Amino acid sequence: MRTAYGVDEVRAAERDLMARLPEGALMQRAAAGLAAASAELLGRVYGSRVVLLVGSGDNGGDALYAGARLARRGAGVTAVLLAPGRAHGHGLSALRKAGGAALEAEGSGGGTELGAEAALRAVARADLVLDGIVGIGGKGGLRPLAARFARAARESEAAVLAVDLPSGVEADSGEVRGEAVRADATVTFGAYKPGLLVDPGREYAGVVRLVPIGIEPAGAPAVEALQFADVARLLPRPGAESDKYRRGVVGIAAGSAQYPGAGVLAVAGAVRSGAGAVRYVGAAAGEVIARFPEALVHEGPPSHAGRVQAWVVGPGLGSGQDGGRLVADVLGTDVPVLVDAEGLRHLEPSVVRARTAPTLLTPHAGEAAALLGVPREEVESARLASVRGLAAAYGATVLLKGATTLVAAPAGAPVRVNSTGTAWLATAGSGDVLSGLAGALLAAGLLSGDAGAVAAYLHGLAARGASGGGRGASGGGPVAAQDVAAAIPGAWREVLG
Ligand SMILES: NC(=O)C1=CN([C@@H]2O[C@H](COP(=O)(O)OP(=O)(O)OC[C@H]3O[C@@H](n4cnc5c(N)ncnc54)[C@H](O)[C@@H]3O)[C@@H](O)[C@H]2O)[C@@H](O)CC1
Ligand SMILES: [K+]
Repeated sequence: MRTAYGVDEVRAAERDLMARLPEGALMQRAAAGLAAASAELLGRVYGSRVVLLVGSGDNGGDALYAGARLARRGAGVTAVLLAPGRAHGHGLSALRKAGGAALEAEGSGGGTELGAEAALRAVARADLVLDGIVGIGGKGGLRPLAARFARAARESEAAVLAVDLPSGVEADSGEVRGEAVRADATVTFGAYKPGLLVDPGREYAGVVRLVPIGIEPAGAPAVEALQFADVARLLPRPGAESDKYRRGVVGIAAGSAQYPGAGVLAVAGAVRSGAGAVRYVGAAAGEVIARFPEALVHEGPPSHAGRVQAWVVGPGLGSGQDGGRLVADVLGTDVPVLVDAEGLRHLEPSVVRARTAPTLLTPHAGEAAALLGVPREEVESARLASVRGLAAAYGATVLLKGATTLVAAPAGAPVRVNSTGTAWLATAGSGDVLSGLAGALLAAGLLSGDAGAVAAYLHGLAARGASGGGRGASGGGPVAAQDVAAAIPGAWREVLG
Protein backbone atom coordinates (compact mmCIF):
# COMPACT_ATOMS: atom_id res chain seq x y z
CA MET A 1 0.00 0.00 0.00
CA ARG A 2 1.24 3.48 -0.82
CA THR A 3 0.18 5.83 1.95
CA ALA A 4 -0.02 9.62 2.09
CA TYR A 5 -0.15 11.68 5.27
CA GLY A 6 -1.51 15.15 5.93
CA VAL A 7 0.65 18.11 6.92
CA ASP A 8 -0.23 17.91 10.63
CA GLU A 9 0.83 14.25 10.87
CA VAL A 10 4.06 14.89 8.96
CA ARG A 11 4.91 17.86 11.16
CA ALA A 12 4.22 15.91 14.34
CA ALA A 13 6.46 13.08 13.17
CA GLU A 14 9.18 15.58 12.24
CA ARG A 15 9.02 17.19 15.68
CA ASP A 16 9.47 13.84 17.39
CA LEU A 17 12.47 12.97 15.29
CA MET A 18 14.10 16.40 15.33
CA ALA A 19 14.11 16.34 19.12
CA ARG A 20 16.40 13.30 18.95
CA LEU A 21 18.72 14.39 16.14
CA PRO A 22 21.41 17.07 15.82
CA GLU A 23 20.12 20.33 14.38
CA GLY A 24 19.82 20.35 10.61
CA ALA A 25 20.17 16.58 10.23
CA LEU A 26 16.78 16.15 8.57
CA MET A 27 17.42 18.94 6.13
CA GLN A 28 20.73 17.35 5.17
CA ARG A 29 18.97 14.06 4.47
CA ALA A 30 16.44 15.90 2.35
CA ALA A 31 19.18 17.77 0.49
CA ALA A 32 21.13 14.58 -0.20
CA GLY A 33 18.02 13.02 -1.76
CA LEU A 34 17.42 16.12 -3.83
CA ALA A 35 20.99 16.29 -5.07
CA ALA A 36 20.89 12.63 -6.10
CA ALA A 37 17.63 13.11 -8.03
CA SER A 38 19.04 16.28 -9.62
CA ALA A 39 22.12 14.42 -10.79
CA GLU A 40 19.92 11.76 -12.38
CA LEU A 41 17.84 14.35 -14.21
CA LEU A 42 20.93 16.21 -15.39
CA GLY A 43 22.88 13.16 -16.45
CA ARG A 44 26.10 15.13 -16.05
CA VAL A 45 26.39 17.51 -13.09
CA TYR A 46 29.76 19.05 -13.96
CA GLY A 47 29.27 22.14 -16.10
CA SER A 48 25.47 22.12 -15.85
CA ARG A 49 23.42 25.24 -15.07
CA VAL A 50 21.18 24.87 -12.05
CA VAL A 51 18.76 27.52 -10.76
CA LEU A 52 17.22 27.30 -7.30
CA LEU A 53 13.90 29.06 -6.69
CA VAL A 54 14.14 29.86 -3.00
CA GLY A 55 11.19 30.97 -0.88
CA SER A 56 11.21 32.09 2.72
CA GLY A 57 10.91 28.77 4.54
CA ASP A 58 12.68 25.47 5.06
CA ASN A 59 11.59 24.30 1.62
CA GLY A 60 14.00 26.92 0.28
CA GLY A 61 16.60 25.67 2.78
CA ASP A 62 16.42 22.20 1.27
CA ALA A 63 16.97 23.67 -2.18
CA LEU A 64 19.96 25.77 -1.01
CA TYR A 65 21.74 22.82 0.61
CA ALA A 66 21.07 20.63 -2.42
CA GLY A 67 22.44 23.44 -4.58
CA ALA A 68 25.59 23.52 -2.45
CA ARG A 69 26.08 19.79 -3.06
CA LEU A 70 25.66 20.24 -6.81
CA ALA A 71 28.03 23.24 -6.84
CA ARG A 72 30.70 21.11 -5.15
CA ARG A 73 30.32 18.65 -8.00
CA GLY A 74 30.98 21.34 -10.56
CA ALA A 75 27.52 22.66 -11.44
CA GLY A 76 27.02 26.40 -11.92
CA VAL A 77 24.37 27.10 -9.30
CA THR A 78 22.35 30.32 -8.97
CA ALA A 79 19.84 30.83 -6.20
CA VAL A 80 16.93 33.13 -6.97
CA LEU A 81 15.81 34.57 -3.65
CA LEU A 82 12.11 35.41 -3.76
CA ALA A 83 12.20 36.87 -0.25
CA PRO A 84 15.87 37.83 0.19
CA GLY A 85 15.70 38.97 3.80
CA ARG A 86 14.05 35.72 4.86
CA ALA A 87 15.93 33.06 2.89
CA HIS A 88 17.37 30.18 4.94
CA GLY A 89 20.59 31.74 6.31
CA HIS A 90 22.74 28.65 6.86
CA GLY A 91 21.63 27.19 3.54
CA LEU A 92 22.60 30.38 1.74
CA SER A 93 26.03 30.45 3.40
CA ALA A 94 26.58 26.83 2.46
CA LEU A 95 25.72 27.59 -1.16
CA ARG A 96 28.05 30.60 -1.29
CA LYS A 97 30.86 28.63 0.33
CA ALA A 98 30.48 25.97 -2.34
CA GLY A 99 30.85 28.61 -5.06
CA GLY A 100 27.17 29.23 -5.84
CA ALA A 101 25.69 32.67 -6.50
CA ALA A 102 22.49 34.36 -5.37
CA LEU A 103 20.22 36.83 -7.15
CA GLU A 104 17.62 38.85 -5.33
CA ALA A 105 14.35 38.73 -7.21
CA GLU A 106 12.87 41.31 -4.91
CA GLY A 107 14.08 43.96 -2.52
CA SER A 108 17.27 46.01 -2.23
CA GLY A 109 19.62 44.14 -4.58
CA GLY A 110 19.62 46.61 -7.46
CA GLY A 111 15.87 47.27 -7.45
CA THR A 112 13.01 44.83 -7.84
CA GLU A 113 12.64 44.81 -11.61
CA LEU A 114 16.36 44.59 -12.38
CA GLY A 115 16.83 41.72 -9.97
CA ALA A 116 13.75 39.92 -11.23
CA GLU A 117 14.78 40.35 -14.88
CA ALA A 118 18.24 38.85 -14.30
CA ALA A 119 16.66 36.02 -12.35
CA LEU A 120 14.12 35.29 -15.08
CA ARG A 121 16.94 35.16 -17.65
CA ALA A 122 18.79 32.66 -15.45
CA VAL A 123 15.68 30.47 -15.30
CA ALA A 124 15.29 30.62 -19.08
CA ARG A 125 18.89 29.45 -19.60
CA ALA A 126 18.95 26.74 -16.92
CA ASP A 127 19.33 22.99 -17.45
CA LEU A 128 17.60 22.28 -14.16
CA VAL A 129 15.31 24.34 -11.93
CA LEU A 130 14.81 23.30 -8.32
CA ASP A 131 11.49 24.52 -6.96
CA GLY A 132 12.02 25.44 -3.31
CA ILE A 133 9.43 28.22 -3.23
CA VAL A 134 7.07 26.60 -0.72
CA GLY A 135 6.51 23.13 0.65
CA ILE A 136 4.09 21.94 3.27
CA GLY A 137 4.03 25.44 4.78
CA GLY A 138 2.32 26.92 1.71
CA LYS A 139 -0.93 28.79 2.32
CA GLY A 140 -3.41 29.69 -0.41
CA GLY A 141 -2.47 30.40 -4.02
CA LEU A 142 1.10 31.41 -4.88
CA ARG A 143 1.89 35.07 -4.29
CA PRO A 144 2.43 37.15 -7.45
CA LEU A 145 6.25 37.02 -7.56
CA ALA A 146 6.26 33.26 -6.88
CA ALA A 147 3.60 32.78 -9.56
CA ARG A 148 5.76 34.69 -12.05
CA PHE A 149 8.67 32.30 -11.45
CA ALA A 150 6.43 29.25 -11.60
CA ARG A 151 5.43 30.41 -15.09
CA ALA A 152 9.04 31.11 -16.05
CA ALA A 153 10.06 27.61 -15.00
CA ARG A 154 7.31 26.12 -17.16
CA GLU A 155 8.32 28.19 -20.18
CA SER A 156 12.00 27.34 -19.80
CA GLU A 157 13.52 24.29 -21.48
CA ALA A 158 14.93 23.27 -18.10
CA ALA A 159 13.95 20.12 -16.28
CA VAL A 160 11.96 21.11 -13.20
CA LEU A 161 12.39 19.25 -9.92
CA ALA A 162 9.97 20.12 -7.11
CA VAL A 163 11.21 20.07 -3.54
CA ASP A 164 8.75 18.10 -1.35
CA LEU A 165 5.82 19.15 -3.55
CA PRO A 166 5.25 21.51 -6.46
CA SER A 167 4.77 25.02 -5.11
CA GLY A 168 1.15 26.09 -5.47
CA VAL A 169 -0.22 22.58 -4.95
CA GLU A 170 -2.02 22.27 -1.64
CA ALA A 171 -0.36 19.42 0.25
CA ASP A 172 -3.47 18.11 2.02
CA SER A 173 -5.88 18.19 -0.90
CA GLY A 174 -4.12 18.44 -4.27
CA GLU A 175 -6.06 21.63 -4.96
CA VAL A 176 -4.39 24.28 -7.11
CA ARG A 177 -5.58 27.86 -6.83
CA GLY A 178 -4.08 29.88 -9.64
CA GLU A 179 -0.52 29.31 -10.76
CA ALA A 180 1.57 26.34 -9.62
CA VAL A 181 4.92 24.89 -10.58
CA ARG A 182 4.71 22.13 -13.19
CA ALA A 183 7.39 19.65 -12.27
CA ASP A 184 8.95 16.86 -14.31
CA ALA A 185 9.70 15.15 -11.02
CA THR A 186 9.13 15.68 -7.33
CA VAL A 187 11.28 14.50 -4.45
CA THR A 188 9.12 14.27 -1.36
CA PHE A 189 10.43 13.73 2.15
CA GLY A 190 9.41 11.22 4.77
CA ALA A 191 5.91 10.48 3.44
CA TYR A 192 3.79 11.09 0.37
CA LYS A 193 1.42 14.01 0.75
CA PRO A 194 -2.19 13.60 -0.46
CA GLY A 195 -1.70 16.43 -2.97
CA LEU A 196 0.90 14.35 -4.82
CA LEU A 197 -1.55 11.51 -5.45
CA VAL A 198 -4.81 13.38 -6.02
CA ASP A 199 -5.66 15.46 -9.10
CA PRO A 200 -5.16 18.18 -10.06
CA GLY A 201 -2.02 18.25 -7.84
CA ARG A 202 -0.81 14.88 -9.08
CA GLU A 203 -0.56 16.19 -12.62
CA TYR A 204 1.77 18.96 -11.50
CA ALA A 205 4.09 16.62 -9.61
CA GLY A 206 5.47 14.54 -12.48
CA VAL A 207 7.32 11.43 -11.36
CA VAL A 208 7.28 11.33 -7.57
CA ARG A 209 10.14 9.86 -5.57
CA LEU A 210 9.89 9.35 -1.82
CA VAL A 211 13.11 9.97 0.09
CA PRO A 212 12.95 8.42 3.55
CA ILE A 213 14.37 10.79 6.13
CA GLY A 214 13.51 8.67 9.14
CA ILE A 215 10.12 10.08 10.06
CA GLU A 216 7.21 7.75 10.68
CA PRO A 217 3.85 9.48 10.77
CA ALA A 218 1.46 7.94 13.27
CA GLY A 219 -2.16 7.00 12.82
CA ALA A 220 -4.20 6.37 9.70
CA PRO A 221 -3.04 7.90 6.42
CA ALA A 222 -5.31 10.47 4.78
CA VAL A 223 -5.03 8.79 1.40
CA GLU A 224 -3.76 5.42 0.23
CA ALA A 225 -3.22 3.75 -3.11
CA LEU A 226 -3.50 0.00 -3.62
CA GLN A 227 -0.45 -1.58 -5.22
CA PHE A 228 -0.20 -4.79 -7.21
CA ALA A 229 0.26 -6.95 -4.11
CA ASP A 230 -2.71 -5.38 -2.32
CA VAL A 231 -4.99 -6.04 -5.27
CA ALA A 232 -3.72 -9.61 -5.56
CA ARG A 233 -4.52 -10.15 -1.89
CA LEU A 234 -8.06 -8.79 -2.28
CA LEU A 235 -9.04 -10.53 -5.53
CA PRO A 236 -11.53 -13.32 -4.90
CA ARG A 237 -10.30 -16.78 -5.93
CA PRO A 238 -12.65 -19.67 -6.43
CA GLY A 239 -11.94 -22.69 -4.26
CA ALA A 240 -12.62 -26.31 -5.18
CA GLU A 241 -15.94 -26.09 -3.34
CA SER A 242 -17.17 -22.94 -5.06
CA ASP A 243 -20.56 -23.09 -6.67
CA LYS A 244 -22.11 -20.15 -8.44
CA TYR A 245 -23.67 -18.77 -5.27
CA ARG A 246 -20.41 -18.81 -3.39
CA ARG A 247 -18.68 -17.11 -6.31
CA GLY A 248 -21.42 -14.50 -6.16
CA VAL A 249 -24.45 -13.83 -8.31
CA VAL A 250 -24.62 -10.25 -9.50
CA GLY A 251 -27.83 -8.59 -10.64
CA ILE A 252 -27.72 -5.89 -13.30
CA ALA A 253 -30.69 -3.51 -13.63
CA ALA A 254 -29.54 -1.32 -16.49
CA GLY A 255 -30.22 -0.29 -20.07
CA SER A 256 -33.42 0.97 -21.66
CA ALA A 257 -35.03 0.98 -25.08
CA GLN A 258 -33.13 4.21 -25.67
CA TYR A 259 -29.80 2.98 -24.28
CA PRO A 260 -29.68 -0.82 -24.58
CA GLY A 261 -25.88 -0.74 -24.95
CA ALA A 262 -25.34 0.34 -21.36
CA GLY A 263 -27.07 -2.83 -20.17
CA VAL A 264 -24.94 -4.97 -22.47
CA LEU A 265 -21.71 -3.31 -21.34
CA ALA A 266 -22.53 -3.57 -17.62
CA VAL A 267 -23.26 -7.27 -18.14
CA ALA A 268 -20.01 -7.59 -20.09
CA GLY A 269 -18.09 -6.13 -17.16
CA ALA A 270 -19.77 -8.52 -14.73
CA VAL A 271 -19.39 -11.63 -16.89
CA ARG A 272 -15.65 -10.99 -17.30
CA SER A 273 -15.08 -10.40 -13.58
CA GLY A 274 -15.54 -13.76 -11.97
CA ALA A 275 -19.24 -13.60 -11.12
CA GLY A 276 -20.80 -17.01 -10.48
CA ALA A 277 -23.77 -15.88 -12.52
CA VAL A 278 -25.20 -12.64 -13.90
CA ARG A 279 -28.90 -11.87 -13.72
CA TYR A 280 -30.19 -9.13 -15.99
CA VAL A 281 -33.37 -7.10 -15.57
CA GLY A 282 -34.28 -4.40 -18.08
CA ALA A 283 -35.30 -3.44 -21.57
CA ALA A 284 -32.17 -4.80 -23.26
CA ALA A 285 -32.78 -8.47 -22.43
CA GLY A 286 -32.75 -9.47 -26.11
CA GLU A 287 -29.44 -7.71 -26.79
CA VAL A 288 -27.93 -9.08 -23.59
CA ILE A 289 -28.83 -12.68 -24.36
CA ALA A 290 -27.64 -12.33 -27.95
CA ARG A 291 -24.21 -11.23 -26.73
CA PHE A 292 -24.01 -13.19 -23.47
CA PRO A 293 -25.91 -16.46 -23.54
CA GLU A 294 -24.55 -17.14 -20.05
CA ALA A 295 -26.67 -14.31 -18.58
CA LEU A 296 -30.02 -15.08 -16.90
CA VAL A 297 -32.66 -12.57 -17.92
CA HIS A 298 -35.76 -11.75 -15.91
CA GLU A 299 -38.93 -9.72 -16.24
CA GLY A 300 -40.58 -7.84 -13.43
CA PRO A 301 -38.95 -6.00 -10.53
CA PRO A 302 -35.34 -6.87 -9.60
CA SER A 303 -36.37 -7.87 -6.08
CA HIS A 304 -38.31 -10.80 -7.60
CA ALA A 305 -35.53 -11.98 -9.87
CA GLY A 306 -34.19 -14.70 -7.59
CA ARG A 307 -31.11 -15.00 -5.45
CA VAL A 308 -28.56 -12.20 -5.96
CA GLN A 309 -25.61 -11.23 -3.77
CA ALA A 310 -25.21 -7.68 -5.11
CA TRP A 311 -27.09 -5.37 -7.46
CA VAL A 312 -25.90 -2.84 -10.00
CA VAL A 313 -28.54 -0.30 -10.95
CA GLY A 314 -28.46 2.74 -13.17
CA PRO A 315 -26.40 2.58 -16.38
CA GLY A 316 -28.50 3.65 -19.35
CA LEU A 317 -31.80 3.82 -17.47
CA GLY A 318 -32.99 7.10 -18.90
CA SER A 319 -34.55 9.52 -16.48
CA GLY A 320 -38.22 8.55 -16.51
CA GLN A 321 -40.55 7.14 -13.84
CA ASP A 322 -39.44 3.56 -14.49
CA GLY A 323 -35.89 4.41 -13.51
CA GLY A 324 -37.06 5.77 -10.18
CA ARG A 325 -39.11 2.67 -9.44
CA LEU A 326 -36.23 0.38 -10.36
CA VAL A 327 -33.76 2.21 -8.13
CA ALA A 328 -36.22 2.20 -5.22
CA ASP A 329 -36.85 -1.53 -5.66
CA VAL A 330 -33.13 -2.36 -5.71
CA LEU A 331 -32.34 -0.11 -2.73
CA GLY A 332 -35.09 -1.92 -0.86
CA THR A 333 -33.17 -5.22 -1.00
CA ASP A 334 -30.80 -6.17 1.80
CA VAL A 335 -27.74 -6.90 -0.36
CA PRO A 336 -24.93 -4.53 -1.44
CA VAL A 337 -26.04 -2.15 -4.19
CA LEU A 338 -24.01 -0.15 -6.67
CA VAL A 339 -25.77 2.90 -8.13
CA ASP A 340 -24.32 4.46 -11.27
CA ALA A 341 -25.17 6.97 -14.01
CA GLU A 342 -28.90 7.73 -14.41
CA GLY A 343 -29.61 5.74 -11.27
CA LEU A 344 -27.90 8.50 -9.32
CA ARG A 345 -30.68 10.93 -10.32
CA HIS A 346 -33.16 8.98 -8.24
CA LEU A 347 -31.27 8.94 -4.96
CA GLU A 348 -32.67 10.17 -1.68
CA PRO A 349 -29.96 10.57 0.98
CA SER A 350 -32.35 9.37 3.70
CA VAL A 351 -33.18 6.18 1.76
CA VAL A 352 -29.52 5.39 1.18
CA ARG A 353 -28.60 6.19 4.78
CA ALA A 354 -31.31 3.89 6.09
CA ARG A 355 -29.94 0.84 4.25
CA THR A 356 -28.27 -1.81 6.37
CA ALA A 357 -26.29 -3.36 3.50
CA PRO A 358 -23.50 -1.33 1.85
CA THR A 359 -24.24 1.10 -0.97
CA LEU A 360 -21.58 2.09 -3.49
CA LEU A 361 -22.19 5.21 -5.60
CA THR A 362 -20.05 5.66 -8.71
CA PRO A 363 -20.51 9.19 -10.11
CA HIS A 364 -18.25 11.05 -12.52
CA ALA A 365 -17.55 14.69 -11.71
CA GLY A 366 -20.72 15.97 -13.39
CA GLU A 367 -22.94 13.50 -11.55
CA ALA A 368 -21.18 14.21 -8.26
CA ALA A 369 -21.75 17.92 -8.81
CA ALA A 370 -25.47 17.32 -9.36
CA LEU A 371 -25.65 15.27 -6.15
CA LEU A 372 -23.84 17.98 -4.20
CA GLY A 373 -25.71 20.85 -5.87
CA VAL A 374 -22.51 22.62 -6.98
CA PRO A 375 -20.96 23.41 -10.39
CA ARG A 376 -18.91 20.65 -11.99
CA GLU A 377 -15.71 22.74 -11.82
CA GLU A 378 -16.01 22.81 -8.07
CA VAL A 379 -15.89 19.03 -7.89
CA GLU A 380 -13.01 18.88 -10.34
CA SER A 381 -10.93 21.39 -8.43
CA ALA A 382 -11.68 19.92 -4.99
CA ARG A 383 -11.99 16.21 -5.65
CA LEU A 384 -10.95 14.96 -2.23
CA ALA A 385 -13.35 17.23 -0.36
CA SER A 386 -16.13 16.37 -2.81
CA VAL A 387 -15.82 12.61 -2.49
CA ARG A 388 -15.61 12.83 1.31
CA GLY A 389 -18.61 15.16 1.41
CA LEU A 390 -20.72 12.83 -0.72
CA ALA A 391 -19.79 9.76 1.32
CA ALA A 392 -20.76 11.56 4.51
CA ALA A 393 -24.00 12.98 3.09
CA TYR A 394 -25.26 9.63 1.80
CA GLY A 395 -23.72 7.33 4.39
CA ALA A 396 -22.38 5.39 1.39
CA THR A 397 -19.08 4.47 -0.20
CA VAL A 398 -18.44 6.81 -3.11
CA LEU A 399 -16.22 6.16 -6.11
CA LEU A 400 -15.52 9.41 -7.94
CA LYS A 401 -14.32 8.69 -11.47
CA GLY A 402 -11.59 10.68 -13.16
CA ALA A 403 -8.01 10.47 -14.39
CA THR A 404 -7.37 9.43 -10.82
CA THR A 405 -10.33 7.70 -9.24
CA LEU A 406 -11.09 8.29 -5.57
CA VAL A 407 -12.99 5.93 -3.29
CA ALA A 408 -14.24 7.26 0.05
CA ALA A 409 -16.02 5.32 2.76
CA PRO A 410 -18.70 6.99 4.88
CA ALA A 411 -16.91 6.52 8.18
CA GLY A 412 -13.82 8.48 7.20
CA ALA A 413 -11.32 5.69 6.48
CA PRO A 414 -8.37 6.70 4.28
CA VAL A 415 -9.55 7.70 0.81
CA ARG A 416 -8.32 5.25 -1.81
CA VAL A 417 -6.80 6.73 -4.92
CA ASN A 418 -6.25 4.86 -8.15
CA SER A 419 -4.14 5.98 -11.05
CA THR A 420 -3.85 2.88 -13.22
CA GLY A 421 -6.17 4.46 -15.78
CA THR A 422 -5.26 5.79 -19.19
CA ALA A 423 -6.55 8.83 -21.02
CA TRP A 424 -8.05 6.38 -23.56
CA LEU A 425 -10.54 5.27 -20.88
CA ALA A 426 -12.50 8.48 -21.30
CA THR A 427 -14.81 6.84 -23.81
CA ALA A 428 -18.55 6.16 -23.88
CA GLY A 429 -19.58 3.02 -22.05
CA SER A 430 -16.38 2.44 -20.10
CA GLY A 431 -18.20 3.47 -16.90
CA ASP A 432 -20.88 0.82 -17.56
CA VAL A 433 -18.14 -1.82 -17.73
CA LEU A 434 -16.72 -0.54 -14.44
CA SER A 435 -20.10 -0.84 -12.73
CA GLY A 436 -20.45 -4.49 -13.81
CA LEU A 437 -16.91 -5.21 -12.67
CA ALA A 438 -17.37 -3.57 -9.27
CA GLY A 439 -20.77 -5.26 -8.90
CA ALA A 440 -19.21 -8.68 -9.44
CA LEU A 441 -16.63 -7.95 -6.74
CA LEU A 442 -19.36 -6.83 -4.33
CA ALA A 443 -21.23 -10.05 -5.07
CA ALA A 444 -18.06 -12.02 -4.34
CA GLY A 445 -18.10 -10.52 -0.86
CA LEU A 446 -15.56 -7.70 -1.04
CA LEU A 447 -16.24 -4.73 1.25
CA SER A 448 -17.58 -1.78 -0.72
CA GLY A 449 -14.37 0.26 -0.37
CA ASP A 450 -12.28 -2.69 -1.50
CA ALA A 451 -14.65 -3.53 -4.35
CA GLY A 452 -14.52 0.05 -5.61
CA ALA A 453 -10.75 0.39 -5.36
CA VAL A 454 -9.97 -3.04 -6.82
CA ALA A 455 -12.45 -2.47 -9.65
CA ALA A 456 -10.88 0.90 -10.50
CA TYR A 457 -7.43 -0.70 -10.46
CA LEU A 458 -8.37 -3.60 -12.74
CA HIS A 459 -10.43 -1.38 -15.02
CA GLY A 460 -7.45 0.92 -15.55
CA LEU A 461 -5.09 -1.98 -16.09
CA ALA A 462 -7.50 -3.61 -18.54
CA ALA A 463 -7.78 -0.35 -20.49
CA ARG A 464 -4.01 -0.05 -20.67
CA GLY A 465 -3.79 -3.63 -21.85
CA ALA A 466 -6.49 -3.05 -24.47
CA SER A 467 -4.84 0.16 -25.67
CA GLY A 468 -1.47 -1.55 -25.98
CA GLY A 469 0.09 1.21 -23.92
CA GLY A 470 1.86 -0.93 -21.32
CA ARG A 471 2.00 0.63 -17.89
CA GLY A 472 2.26 4.22 -19.05
CA ALA A 473 -0.84 6.38 -18.70
CA SER A 474 -0.55 8.11 -22.07
CA GLY A 475 0.83 5.44 -24.40
CA GLY A 476 -1.13 3.10 -26.62
CA GLY A 477 -4.08 3.75 -28.89
CA PRO A 478 -7.86 4.10 -28.75
CA VAL A 479 -10.01 1.54 -26.95
CA ALA A 480 -13.72 0.84 -27.08
CA ALA A 481 -15.59 0.02 -23.88
CA GLN A 482 -16.11 -3.57 -24.97
CA ASP A 483 -12.36 -3.95 -25.50
CA VAL A 484 -11.90 -2.90 -21.88
CA ALA A 485 -14.37 -5.55 -20.70
CA ALA A 486 -12.65 -8.18 -22.83
CA ALA A 487 -9.28 -7.23 -21.32
CA ILE A 488 -10.39 -7.65 -17.68
CA PRO A 489 -9.43 -11.34 -17.42
CA GLY A 490 -5.96 -10.49 -18.74
CA ALA A 491 -5.56 -7.72 -16.16
CA TRP A 492 -6.73 -10.12 -13.49
CA ARG A 493 -4.12 -12.71 -14.56
CA GLU A 494 -1.46 -10.01 -14.66
CA VAL A 495 -2.17 -9.11 -11.04
CA LEU A 496 -2.22 -12.70 -9.84
CA GLY A 497 0.68 -13.70 -12.11
N1 LIG B 1 10.45 20.31 9.32
C1 LIG B 1 11.38 19.42 9.00
O1 LIG B 1 11.88 18.68 9.81
C2 LIG B 1 11.82 19.29 7.63
C3 LIG B 1 11.30 20.13 6.70
N2 LIG B 1 11.70 20.07 5.45
C4 LIG B 1 11.27 21.06 4.48
O2 LIG B 1 10.62 22.12 5.08
C5 LIG B 1 9.40 22.39 4.41
C6 LIG B 1 8.46 23.07 5.32
O3 LIG B 1 9.10 24.27 5.70
P1 LIG B 1 8.36 25.50 6.34
O4 LIG B 1 7.52 25.06 7.46
O5 LIG B 1 9.40 26.50 6.65
O6 LIG B 1 7.39 26.00 5.23
P2 LIG B 1 7.62 26.25 3.67
O7 LIG B 1 9.02 26.50 3.34
O8 LIG B 1 6.93 25.17 2.97
O9 LIG B 1 6.76 27.55 3.41
C7 LIG B 1 6.64 28.56 4.38
C8 LIG B 1 7.11 29.87 3.84
O10 LIG B 1 6.53 30.14 2.58
C9 LIG B 1 5.83 31.36 2.58
N3 LIG B 1 4.56 31.13 1.90
C10 LIG B 1 3.47 30.51 2.38
N4 LIG B 1 2.49 30.45 1.46
C11 LIG B 1 2.98 31.06 0.36
C12 LIG B 1 2.42 31.34 -0.91
N5 LIG B 1 1.18 30.98 -1.22
N6 LIG B 1 3.18 31.98 -1.83
C13 LIG B 1 4.43 32.35 -1.52
N7 LIG B 1 5.01 32.12 -0.31
C14 LIG B 1 4.29 31.49 0.62
C15 LIG B 1 5.61 31.72 4.03
O11 LIG B 1 5.74 33.10 4.18
C16 LIG B 1 6.68 30.97 4.78
O12 LIG B 1 7.80 31.74 5.04
C17 LIG B 1 8.98 21.05 3.90
O13 LIG B 1 8.07 21.14 2.83
C18 LIG B 1 10.30 20.46 3.49
O14 LIG B 1 10.67 20.90 2.20
C19 LIG B 1 12.81 19.22 5.08
O15 LIG B 1 13.96 19.96 5.26
C20 LIG B 1 12.89 17.98 5.89
C21 LIG B 1 12.84 18.28 7.33
K1 LIG C 1 8.33 23.23 -3.53
